Amino acid sequence: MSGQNKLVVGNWKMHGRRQMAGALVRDIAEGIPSGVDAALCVPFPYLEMVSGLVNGTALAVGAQDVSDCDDGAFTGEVSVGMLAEFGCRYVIVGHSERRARHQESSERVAAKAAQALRGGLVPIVCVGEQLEEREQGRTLDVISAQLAPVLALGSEALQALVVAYEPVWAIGTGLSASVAQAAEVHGAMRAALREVAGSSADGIRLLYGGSVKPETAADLFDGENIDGGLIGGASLKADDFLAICQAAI
Ligand SMILES: O=C[C@H](O)COP(=O)(O)O
Repeated sequence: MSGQNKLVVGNWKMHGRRQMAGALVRDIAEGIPSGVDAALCVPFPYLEMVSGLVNGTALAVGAQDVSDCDDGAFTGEVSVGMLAEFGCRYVIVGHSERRARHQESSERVAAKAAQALRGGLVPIVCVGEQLEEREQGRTLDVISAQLAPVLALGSEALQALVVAYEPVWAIGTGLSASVAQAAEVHGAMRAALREVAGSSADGIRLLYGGSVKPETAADLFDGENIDGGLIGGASLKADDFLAICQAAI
């Protein structure tokens, strides 16, 4: 990858209450070391508070989903314009929890990524295989199929987004992919991105997510084509998240 900072993004998922969220953001914002790009993707109701708290710090704010539609009659959805108003820089799209619970197809995920880009946000596009798919030797095929509609967005779009590889069997299980397993998938993703974006694909940040902890982060981040991490559980503890940020330098 080019010499840019690694990117470490916390995904709080549906955790927290207002008071806890405020304290956690303050602790993390105060401790972010230089030499890493860091962000927290928080639940929608906390975006305004968190944006205010990180203002003037090195910590960026993101959301966990966005509608693929412009403003309109879409009950329960949140538009990219709304996220931008609340200071979001990043938005996660296609997290496996949404693919599974909300039947989000890869085409819908790519449409969300495109919408995020139109609104000036950086989409973090998640892909990842189920355990059964890995055991059947289908990992790279699954990732390739999930990425295909995103690749179709074209070179310019690809250079403005982030991809996160999150093996579903490693999410919240304490069972991380090995560095070799992650690097194999990241290498395949880089090759696919190069086919569309040429050498510019080397600047597209590829994150690994799935039970990243302070103890495992440094080894993972040393892996080839691993440009940072998407952190779930460990982003709910300031010390752990900051240690992971430190490991990314
Ligand atoms: O978005 C984050 C991932 O789902 C990883 O979650 P985890 O670190 O709790 O395994």
